[in-house]
Amino acid sequence: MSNPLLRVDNLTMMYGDRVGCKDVSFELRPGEVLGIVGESGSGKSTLLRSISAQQEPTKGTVQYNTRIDGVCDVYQMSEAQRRLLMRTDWAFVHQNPRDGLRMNVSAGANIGERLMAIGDRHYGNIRSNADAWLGKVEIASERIDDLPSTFSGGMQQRLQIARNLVTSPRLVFMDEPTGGLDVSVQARLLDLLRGLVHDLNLAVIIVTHDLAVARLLSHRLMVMQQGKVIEHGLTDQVLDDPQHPYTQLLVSSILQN
Ligand SMILES: Nc1ncnc2c1ncn2[C@@H]1O[C@H](COP(=O)(O)OP(=O)(O)OP(=O)(O)O)[C@@H](O)[C@H]1O
Repeated sequence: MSNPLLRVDNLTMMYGDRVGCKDVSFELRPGEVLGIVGESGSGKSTLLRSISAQQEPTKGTVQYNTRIDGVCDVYQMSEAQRRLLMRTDWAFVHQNPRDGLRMNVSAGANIGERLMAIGDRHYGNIRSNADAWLGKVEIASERIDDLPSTFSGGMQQRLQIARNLVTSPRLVFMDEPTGGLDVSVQARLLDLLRGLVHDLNLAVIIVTHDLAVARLLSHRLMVMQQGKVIEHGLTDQVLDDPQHPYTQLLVSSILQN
């Protein structure tokens, strides 16, 4: 088995007296997809932000096996090291594409910008790379100079994915990537995501309240309630034979709908 790409130990985030997430530990290997599910307020987003260096936890550690320096504690890195990580080896797909795109620059520039941020200066290469990535996310080349605001919600989300994946990250954080889209658009996006995750061997941590999304994308599932992980296992096992009463309730409420 390969070494873990990410290791989270006893991660706890308190907001004053209120628990955001508590004592979360797990490992993630290259190419592995971990789904985090739970009702609203269970701590999914807090956990995702704390792992992805967006919000320093109250307690616990996040270690990442970097390409250059090997295993590093994400919160002990220099600011420059962390910024580089977030621009290259990590990616973050937000629920709302507006949070992950620059709406006032063209689609091509949205993709090219991530390449320029890591030192690519050759305009021709950047543009052809951006063009290739538009193709991979099923956006026509002729839209390369258009602003994202002229795109549909589904297209914007696909552009956000292209912008994120152009630097060949190894770990992608996704926060409800299909939320807020029509059901048919969701299905197409999920299909695309599943293909990309598989072809690029991406490790993914995906937060979703949609068990169907979790089942389709993730190998393992973590169920959260009141900030704690109450069940963690292979996705099919957790969904087909849930052990915790709360997971049983979650699964049965979906089946009844
Ligand atoms: N910035 C904050 N300040 C204070 N409390 C917060 C903050 N962010 C989250 N919380 C609290 O932490 C707990 C977990 O919230 P969190 O948003 O992580 O849950 P969630 O599972 O992602 O919910 P949702 O699915 O609605 O986004 C909740 O009790 C919430 O009120």
